[in-house]
Amino acid sequence: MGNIITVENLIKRYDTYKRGSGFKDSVKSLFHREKVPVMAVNNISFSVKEGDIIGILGPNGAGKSTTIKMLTGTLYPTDGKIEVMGYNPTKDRKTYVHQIGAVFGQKSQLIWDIPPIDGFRMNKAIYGVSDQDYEERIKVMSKLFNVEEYITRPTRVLSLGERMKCEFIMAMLHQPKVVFLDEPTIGLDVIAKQKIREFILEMNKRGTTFILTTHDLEDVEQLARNVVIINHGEKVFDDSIHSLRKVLGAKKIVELTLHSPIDQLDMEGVSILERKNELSITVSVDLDIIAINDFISRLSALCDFTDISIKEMPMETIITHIYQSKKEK
Ligand SMILES: Nc1ncnc2c1ncn2[C@@H]1O[C@H](COP(=O)(O)OP(=O)(O)OP(=O)(O)O)[C@@H](O)[C@H]1O
Repeated sequence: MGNIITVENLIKRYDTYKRGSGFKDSVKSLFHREKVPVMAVNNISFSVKEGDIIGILGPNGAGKSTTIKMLTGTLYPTDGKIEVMGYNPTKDRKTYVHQIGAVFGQKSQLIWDIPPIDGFRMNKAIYGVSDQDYEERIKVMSKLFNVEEYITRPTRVLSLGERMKCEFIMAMLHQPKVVFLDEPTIGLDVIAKQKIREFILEMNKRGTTFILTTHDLEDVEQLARNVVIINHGEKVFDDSIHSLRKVLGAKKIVELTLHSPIDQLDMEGVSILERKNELSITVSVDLDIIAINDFISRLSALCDFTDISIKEMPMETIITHIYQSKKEK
């Protein structure tokens, strides 16, 4: 299938102004302010195929939200070209917004004091969805999410997970072909995250293309087929999830609280990354060498621990790995 999104040499520069710290400098900066440009997005190009799910990953401040805002037409690029389904998001904004959907984890589309169902009806009218389509879509989506029970309660009494499910329905009632998600699972518990992911996969099967930004590597692993990683506004990786796995290997990070201090962990595929203090250590476990249950049983034989948590590799470590693999090439 062809490209549904093309981004070429995209740039966003924010001009910020330096403020003086002391009284004298503050007064001075009233008359002469020193401009400090921030290159939030610095010459990024990528494309998205119709029917794909693409993950945009990066650490805090990398430029993910800025990119999504430009793609949804809410922010003007400083330079470069964006084309989504043949539209220029900022120039064609009026028609364009009717063709896309957006869910921003930190920003609600629902109205606090009224029930989600009223919001859905409002969007039905705004987007001109027929009665028949509306009934059918509500039926399909509320079945996927099990929301019937609470869509008639005021939004303010809903839990974050319940609200996010309603945000998705709200954003997708007009059946957009392309949906942008900015941190869609932020703050949710494991079960709610899983429900949201299942919903995204199901809607993707039915033909929706998704672009999602996230900090959560698990979101990407479970959803995305292709990944763009940005760091300091620049693209550092653009390939399939399969290639990303090859670069990273299958590593997990394990945080341990020990009963008594240990010098080393003598296990192949396991290395100590950090010692916070003599009783809490962080280790990396290479799952290609040792399975996680083998690791845990051998660890129990080697030492006593009072707590264990298994985590994904942090974004910063992933980026270091990517830079290293580029150098090795
Ligand atoms: N309105 C603004 N004015 C000035 N600088 C900004 C503005 N918005 C964002 N920035 C800066 O641009 C950079 C990219 O920000 P952006 O919000 O796109 O990052 P992000 O990858 O979404 O980060 P996070 O994961 O923390 O949300 C950051 O350095 C940020 O401080």
